[in-house]
Amino acid sequence: MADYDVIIPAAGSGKRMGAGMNKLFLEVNKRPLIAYTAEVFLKDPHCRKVILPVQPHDIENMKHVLGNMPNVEKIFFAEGGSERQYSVRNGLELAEKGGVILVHDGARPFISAKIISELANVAAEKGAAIAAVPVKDTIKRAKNHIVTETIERSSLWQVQTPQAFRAPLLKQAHETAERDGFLGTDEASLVERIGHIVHIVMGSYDNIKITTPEDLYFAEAIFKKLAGKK
Ligand SMILES: Nc1ccn([C@@H]2O[C@H](COP(=O)(O)OP(=O)(O)OP(=O)(O)O)[C@@H](O)[C@H]2O)c(=O)n1
Ligand SMILES: C[C@](O)(CO)[C@H](O)COP(=O)(O)O
Repeated sequence: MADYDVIIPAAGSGKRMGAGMNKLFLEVNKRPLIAYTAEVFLKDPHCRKVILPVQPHDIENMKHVLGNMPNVEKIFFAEGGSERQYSVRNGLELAEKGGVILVHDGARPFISAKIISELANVAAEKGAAIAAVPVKDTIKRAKNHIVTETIERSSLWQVQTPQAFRAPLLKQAHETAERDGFLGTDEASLVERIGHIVHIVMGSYDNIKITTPEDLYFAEAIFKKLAGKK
């Protein structure tokens, strides 16, 4: 099993959630979402550093929420950026220069240790690996609410995080994107554009990203399901 650092971008403003606060402080079963996400990595003996890009106005609350977590000495804070990509870039500054780096959304609290382990191992061997699940709905492209294309579903994947990379590759990808003024919605797109193959590891339909209010209902149900398995 490959050792790794994880960057957990936690510096968003939660516009689509509409909570008027960082959605990572919203609670499921009386516990902030970010505590679930961070705990999985803090408990993993193969995880060396847990790097959290956080906005300055959230840092005291984040320290309060995470202050009593196991292995709290693994936690390092970076400054949040105006975009997710810039938050991750700031986190990269604190990561080890060699080895493997995982990037995992703070807004995905139900990640499993099994998927983390598989991603770290594939990235150590192949350089780049991402969690994804097969698309279940039919996906179409449209313009002005008029369908222009139906995309053949069998080759489509709904991409998640963690996304795992050899550290030098991720650093090169971020530096090239910054030089080119490219803004991607995930790290893999930055790695793809510099020509590196990205491997898919099966994720989980439980590994949802808490984005809009209805996701909180799903989160309650997933929490109950996973708690029932312990
Ligand atoms: N400038 C940003 C934007 C997002 N994130 C983090 O990236 C993850 C995925 O982003 P998203 O779900 O889009 O969160 P928000 O940006 O907060 O949501 P919204 O786009 O609705 O404002 C989240 O854990 C979020 O905290 C970040 O660290 N820095
Ligand atoms: C990285 C990601 O979770 C992969 O699906 C997604 O692109 C993040 O998007 P967001 O708009 O920053 O939440």
